[in-house]
Amino acid sequence: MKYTQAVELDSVTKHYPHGVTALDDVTIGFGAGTFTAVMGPSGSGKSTLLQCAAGLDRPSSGRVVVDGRDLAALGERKLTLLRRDRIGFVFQSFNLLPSLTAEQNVGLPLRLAGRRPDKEAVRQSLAAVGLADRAHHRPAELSGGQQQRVAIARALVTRPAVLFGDEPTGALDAGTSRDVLRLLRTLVDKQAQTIIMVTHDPVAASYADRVVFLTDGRVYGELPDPTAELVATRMLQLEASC
Ligand SMILES: Nc1ncnc2c1ncn2[C@@H]1O[C@H](COP(=O)(O)OP(=O)(O)OP(=O)(O)O)[C@@H](O)[C@H]1O
Repeated sequence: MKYTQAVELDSVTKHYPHGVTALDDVTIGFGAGTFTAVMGPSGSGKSTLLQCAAGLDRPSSGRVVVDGRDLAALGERKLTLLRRDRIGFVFQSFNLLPSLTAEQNVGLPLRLAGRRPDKEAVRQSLAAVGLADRAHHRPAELSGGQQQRVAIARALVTRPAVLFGDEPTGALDAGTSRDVLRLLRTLVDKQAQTIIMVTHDPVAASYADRVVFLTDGRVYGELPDPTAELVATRMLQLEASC
């Protein structure tokens, strides 16, 4: 079987004003159907990596390829379409619209794309996150974990090539967080979804297939088949070396 990369970064550097180099010559691939956690000390470039890989920000130099397309070759309009159709994003805050039901929130990306929400796609997305029976509930009528599940269903409704998570369990308690992580793991195992997740939590990272460690904008190393203990030890070493 051909091994395909859902996302590739090739010598990506990102400078910000005042001499900040947030990413420094990063080359890394994220295989289709794999789950990667990105970790590193505060300011090591995790969010910048996610922003560049998701086409939300342009690197200063280097190449980003998502779903086989070189982002630098896309104008703003085509990049917006790629982000809308091929990339899903979940954040720490769920960002659901309070006046809309779960079903309407999930259908929103399709509506924004000018399409009539495909009822079957919305139903399947809600079922995939275990909320088929909550379709008519509004966010205030759902628990924090359920709200994050709706946000995940919304991110999946366009069947994106890659789902990015920026601390997706950061606002949840340990038990609820575990449920959401199990869901992400199931999406990878059962639907071959590609997931790239930034986290500070070694337990969250242990649900991934591998952990990529960043420090000072560079890839410091990787850990395949991570356990929470191994990740925590690596993070301590990394922080001590900074
Ligand atoms: N818009 C910006 N303008 C200037 N500097 C920035 C900007 N965004 C990030 N930086 C700087 O780039 C570096 C990397 O930031 P980034 O947010 O990617 O780190 P991070 O690893 O996600 O940090 P944290 O874990 O604290 O969220 C930091 O030094 C930060 O101050």
